[in-house]
Amino acid sequence: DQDLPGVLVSGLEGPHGICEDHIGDLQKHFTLITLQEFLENNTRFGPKVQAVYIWGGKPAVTQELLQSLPSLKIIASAGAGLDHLDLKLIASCGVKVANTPQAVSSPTADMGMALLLAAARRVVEGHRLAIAPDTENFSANWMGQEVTGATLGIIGMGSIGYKIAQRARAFEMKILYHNRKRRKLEEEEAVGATYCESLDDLLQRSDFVLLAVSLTPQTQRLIGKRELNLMKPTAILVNIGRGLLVDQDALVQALQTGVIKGAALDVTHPEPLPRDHPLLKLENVTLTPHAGSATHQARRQMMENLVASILASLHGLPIPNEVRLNWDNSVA
Ligand SMILES: O=C(O)C(=O)CO
Repeated sequence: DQDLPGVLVSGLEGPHGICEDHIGDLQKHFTLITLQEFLENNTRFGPKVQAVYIWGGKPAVTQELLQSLPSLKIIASAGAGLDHLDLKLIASCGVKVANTPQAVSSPTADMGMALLLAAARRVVEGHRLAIAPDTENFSANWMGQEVTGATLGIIGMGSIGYKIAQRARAFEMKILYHNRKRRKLEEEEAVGATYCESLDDLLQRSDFVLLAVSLTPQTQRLIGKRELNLMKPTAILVNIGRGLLVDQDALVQALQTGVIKGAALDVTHPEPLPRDHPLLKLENVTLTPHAGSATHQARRQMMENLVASILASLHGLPIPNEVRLNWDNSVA
């Protein structure tokens, strides 16, 4: 229907496509214009685009793209992370931004716990052992780290970090956290979490260090050689945030030389890793393919939230999940 508002999407199929099941739903509300169609004829399609629908960080919103979309009102970005968007540039064009933090927080927290448990109890190695035809050394001397009662250091106590603390509490873990802002006392007490103003202190005391912090210029390479050296040699690093939070070369070295015990990573840099990357060869690494929000329920919820945000912006209504900037361009 040509009268439906035009929404730019990166593609309808292939690796950059949005979830196939959702295309039909989106087409009930919008005329979907793919990046390819737009690039082939931007004078025809540019003025029709009122919203950009970002899935998996794509399409990239550059100054050039913004300039060729004169009717653009909103950028609706799937997920919680906003590191792929230049929020200041977008705001300077009078364009709004919305994301989907509620839809992803529980499944991403679940993934954090899944990775923590998998790495601690060597689930992936165990699977290989269990299916191996050679049963001679079946499970002999094959041990992991105890989770119950261990100390978990959560870096980034936003909604995902907090949900991880709620889950970890059920495992009787001692919970430390480091965050830009301290949480309210009653929120700390509800999950039994102790604030560590010093990141070094958290790193030294934790058996598991879990990254649930947004990627910003301040958090890029937050965990480097120095920080890894502060961690216990028995500690496991879990990253469900962004690959660039960690100096990956330093991590590889720490894992190869026993500076830390292991790592479980839902995110890397780049994604996917090149086939010959050393992280792919280490026994003490557990990887998942940036799948924090990869549940049927979450993906549907994300799409529904984005549709609601786009429709609200086009109708001049308050925008659900609008991302607001502080005076210093940090996210409010
Ligand atoms: O919510 C996000 O930012 C994600 O990365 C989803 O997996």
